[in-house]
Amino acid sequence: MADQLPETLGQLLREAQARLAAAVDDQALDARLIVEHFSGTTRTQAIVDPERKVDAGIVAEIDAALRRRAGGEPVHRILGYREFYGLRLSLSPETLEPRPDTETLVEAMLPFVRAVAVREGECRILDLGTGTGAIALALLSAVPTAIATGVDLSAGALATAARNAGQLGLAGRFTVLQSDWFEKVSGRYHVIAANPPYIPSEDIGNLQDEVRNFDPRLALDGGADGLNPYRIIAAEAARFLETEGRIAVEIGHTQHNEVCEIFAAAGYVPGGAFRDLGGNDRVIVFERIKP
Ligand SMILES: C[S@@+](CC[C@H](N)C(=O)[O-])C[C@H]1O[C@@H](n2cnc3c(N)ncnc32)[C@H](O)[C@@H]1O
Repeated sequence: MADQLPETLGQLLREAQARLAAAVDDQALDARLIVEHFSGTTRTQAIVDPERKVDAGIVAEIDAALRRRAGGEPVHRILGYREFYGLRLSLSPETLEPRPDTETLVEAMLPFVRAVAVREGECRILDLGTGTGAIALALLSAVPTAIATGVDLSAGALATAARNAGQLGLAGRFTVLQSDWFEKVSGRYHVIAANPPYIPSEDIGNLQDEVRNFDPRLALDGGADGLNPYRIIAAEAARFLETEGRIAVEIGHTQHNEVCEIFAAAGYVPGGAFRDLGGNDRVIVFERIKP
């Protein structure tokens, strides 16, 4: 491995990839993300203009970023953002990195959100444990008459969610609320969505280093059996849900039956279950049992 990185784009990309080869599974992708981000170049420029000169200062930034990546820091933490449902979302130490699996929840709820918005002129969404605002902002970006409240216990996460809403031009339809689940929530919503922490406490130590060391514990730890947040949401949602409303929750891939039982005991039936791209159970949508 050369100590000094080259200063032409094509060679820089090749050397960046070589530096990550021993430490990272998809070194080509991560090298490209890092080089493009810090140099402000595109994939096309690297192909048509590989001799393009990159400033020494930028090469130094790329060097530092590659060292962090080789040391195990997730690439999106280094870049400071991650794409979710086509939206660029800023990250902070207090936010979970939004994952592609969670786009399943957005896809699952979108037809309902659209239908309510057409019928009622608006659709009110409550996103419990909003983190970066990922779920709420994705739904708002797709449905221009939807409005959303993003709830989180973490003030830092809410500041990031609000910043994301501003950067995406969605701040006028997105409100943040610091609350322990429903504690400070008021009003009624057509959709209550949640990707709550659902890892059993004792399994946190076995997670991949990139998750355990960089996603906040508050975003991961679902209590002894991982199901505590579902119990709270199922028990308290009724006061905040419109009569014909829906609750959509992301789940761990082994939790389908337990989560259905928790919601059944609170008066809900599953209206749909959805798998992620890997074929795992990932999202359940509940509606109230009709009297
Ligand atoms: C798994 S993360 C999901 C973040 C985001 N919704 C997403 O899908 O990328 C869970 C979120 O719940 C929040 N959270 C944890 N406990 C909470 C509580 N008691 N009340 C409100 N939010 C909580 C965490 O801070 C975190 O942002």
